[in-house]
Amino acid sequence: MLMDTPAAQGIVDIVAANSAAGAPIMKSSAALYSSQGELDGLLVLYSDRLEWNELSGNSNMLTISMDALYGATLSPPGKYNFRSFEEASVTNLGVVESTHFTVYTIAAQEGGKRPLCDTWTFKAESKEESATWLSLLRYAIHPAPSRRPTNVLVFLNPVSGKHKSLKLFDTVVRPIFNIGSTQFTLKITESAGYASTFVRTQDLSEYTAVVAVSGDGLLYEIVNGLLARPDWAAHRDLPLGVIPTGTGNGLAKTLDCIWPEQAAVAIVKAQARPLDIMSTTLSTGEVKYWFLSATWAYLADVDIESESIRWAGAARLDVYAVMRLLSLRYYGGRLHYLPAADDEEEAQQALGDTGSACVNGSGTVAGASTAPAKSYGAPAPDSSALVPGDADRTDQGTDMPWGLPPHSFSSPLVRGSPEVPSDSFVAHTQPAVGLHPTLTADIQLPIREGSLPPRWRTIEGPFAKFTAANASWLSGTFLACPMGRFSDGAVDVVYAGVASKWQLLPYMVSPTRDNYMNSEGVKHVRARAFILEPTGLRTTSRNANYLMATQPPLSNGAGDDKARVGRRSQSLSLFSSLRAKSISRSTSVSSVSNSDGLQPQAPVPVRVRSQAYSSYHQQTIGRGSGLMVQGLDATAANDSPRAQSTAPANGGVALRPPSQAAFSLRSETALAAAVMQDPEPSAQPPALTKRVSGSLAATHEPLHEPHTDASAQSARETTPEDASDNECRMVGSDGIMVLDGEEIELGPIKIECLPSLLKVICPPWLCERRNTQVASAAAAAPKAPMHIAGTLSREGSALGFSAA
Ligand SMILES: Nc1ncnc2c1ncn2[C@@H]1O[C@H](COP(=O)(O)OP(=O)(O)OP(=O)(O)O)[C@@H](O)[C@H]1O
Repeated sequence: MLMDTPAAQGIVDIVAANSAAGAPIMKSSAALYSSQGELDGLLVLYSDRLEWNELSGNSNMLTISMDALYGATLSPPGKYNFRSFEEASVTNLGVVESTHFTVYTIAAQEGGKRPLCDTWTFKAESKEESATWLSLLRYAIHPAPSRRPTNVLVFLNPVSGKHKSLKLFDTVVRPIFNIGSTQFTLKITESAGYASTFVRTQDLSEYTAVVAVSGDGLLYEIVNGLLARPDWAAHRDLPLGVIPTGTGNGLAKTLDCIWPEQAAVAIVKAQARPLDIMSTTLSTGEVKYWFLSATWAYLADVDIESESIRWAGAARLDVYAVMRLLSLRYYGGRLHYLPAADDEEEAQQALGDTGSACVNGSGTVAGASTAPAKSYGAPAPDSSALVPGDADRTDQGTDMPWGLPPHSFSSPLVRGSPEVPSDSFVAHTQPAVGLHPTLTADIQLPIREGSLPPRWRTIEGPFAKFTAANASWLSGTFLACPMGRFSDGAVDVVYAGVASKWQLLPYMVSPTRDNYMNSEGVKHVRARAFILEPTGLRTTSRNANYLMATQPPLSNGAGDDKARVGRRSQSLSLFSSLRAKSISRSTSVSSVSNSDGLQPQAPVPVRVRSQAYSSYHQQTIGRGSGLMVQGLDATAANDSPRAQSTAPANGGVALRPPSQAAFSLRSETALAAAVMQDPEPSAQPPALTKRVSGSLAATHEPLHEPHTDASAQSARETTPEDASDNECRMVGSDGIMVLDGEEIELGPIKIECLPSLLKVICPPWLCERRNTQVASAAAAAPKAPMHIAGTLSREGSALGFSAA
């Protein structure tokens, strides 16, 4: 019984008329094929679901939500019991007329297990009816032609994750694309940078989406390539997608698409959402864009160090997370941020005024008694439930430091552009939106006292862990920022200050729940923009308070000399304070000059530990850094191309560091040390060809303070364990920050959120959840069913489907 036919009325009219009224769009008798044979029943299509009920009164029924339905094909009579959707696609594609048709579904499983991809074959009363069903079902999947992703540009990284991308693409993605009539152009990346170069230089007008079959790293490459185009603005509506085959897959997890088949269905269904992009200005002036996270300190260390066991897959992160927690490090630094609208309100309440303020790492506002820093202790909502993205864009008032940065003519510095309709897959030919200044353009680095615009806040380090996140998950098992939302116009910074390892444990090792937000030492701020200024000092956990106490003050802007002196004395006092504890391990006294000249100026002796280290970072200082080492023993001299054999009079080691930073050399057997000497804030840090870390300990002792009996006595009281835990090191440059997988040498950086700059492909169930959340907030309509529900006798036994 056919209610109506497209031929008579037109599919669009039927759907429009009936779906508005909540009435069936089409209803006809149709037999369902199962292992029991042909079950006569009634098939009904509604705007949000397909229902089948057995006529015999056996109460077998099937409900398929539209979200779960991703394809429909005709199928040859007699063939219904496909072993897989892949086999069904091969068998059915190309059938031009038949009384039989097959629908393809995906259903979530409990416990995050691999989703069920299934096929359901029906027999209509005639070939015409079958053809009508096919047209209507396909229309239901893609209500408007513009939503059909006609030509998807797919980049596949064959070496991502466990190198199974190609196999996954052929066995899972390709069949789903074929069933869903999604055409694609496949590009297998030949090397790192291939995709970036392609999207930066090639004509993309024929493509309706760009998809990475990879981890997050390849998509990061694509984003940066796309935004480097002179005509980037014309491509803002080109939706980006990811099919997760990498190690981390943080964006896919955040999008509730952690399985490749889910992601492939999302692309077939072609629903896209706005995606905030974070613009990051490095101290070199270079600009990078990221969409997932910027990590520093603990997490960056884990990411980098675990590269050595990449073969372990995602478990490598867990292993190193534990190792790094056991030998926890703190990094000196300062975070300046412009609160997002909702954060700002609470910050104002805590401060009681409207000026900028300073919050230290232990959570107190400097100069404001003991008012607690902003902390999101309450459990965060479901990470996959999105909130509308424009909440933070309503108040970008006149107190922002506007100004045109040098790169504004080639970069997507756009703020506050309206959200493009979420489901639009129209050709990306909109005119370029106007270029706007960045939020942080007028803020010069390093920050001087009083130079921050109003409403900016400052948090003093040290930091054990630092994550700036746009998305909530950084990998499939790593909930790095529960409140991360990819289209809320803000960046969430979650960091760990000084606390015990035990207190930090839930936050540090494989956090999959948001309970760690209650942990002591874990703090969260939401920002529209922030500036991170690392001091370049790193220490182990017992010395964390030294870092806090000796954080160099903000420059007052009166003159660099004063600032330099301040920084120097702070640095020296740091080393002096450490001396008493670690002196027992010192075996020689060295001298450090404070310039590149041959004659030491105001030499500063340092104590050098000669203990051998077996750190995993076997990296030496970059060549050409300007470091001079004199009087090293033969082993140590091997570390430096510029080592000289003349021993200083005191028989120790003389280091001649570059003017701004000082470094430690290390080798298998020996030694080196350095101390910050006469830092020059305006100078660029020396170029390093490699990261310098894991270096030997150094302590400082002013020349006029000879090694006294008292200091020797205090040294003797220090145990070897204390000594190994009392290292305070300079980190090459200022350490490493990881932007969506890319490592950058960290100096002062500025990061700001560019709301809704691009679009990302979401699965329909995520969009549904978003809509549902919005609706329920307004006490609106109840939830629509999301996945297959009901029971069906299949394969000889009753198979249950639980509704999600
Ligand atoms: N053919 C290739 N050979 C080598 N590297 C490639 C190739 N194609 C892409 N890359 C690079 O590999 C890096 C990692 O890619 P991807 O994110 O896909 O994998 P992954 O296993 O998740 O890696 P990670 O965990 O390091 O992020 C990216 O930076 C990308 O530029």
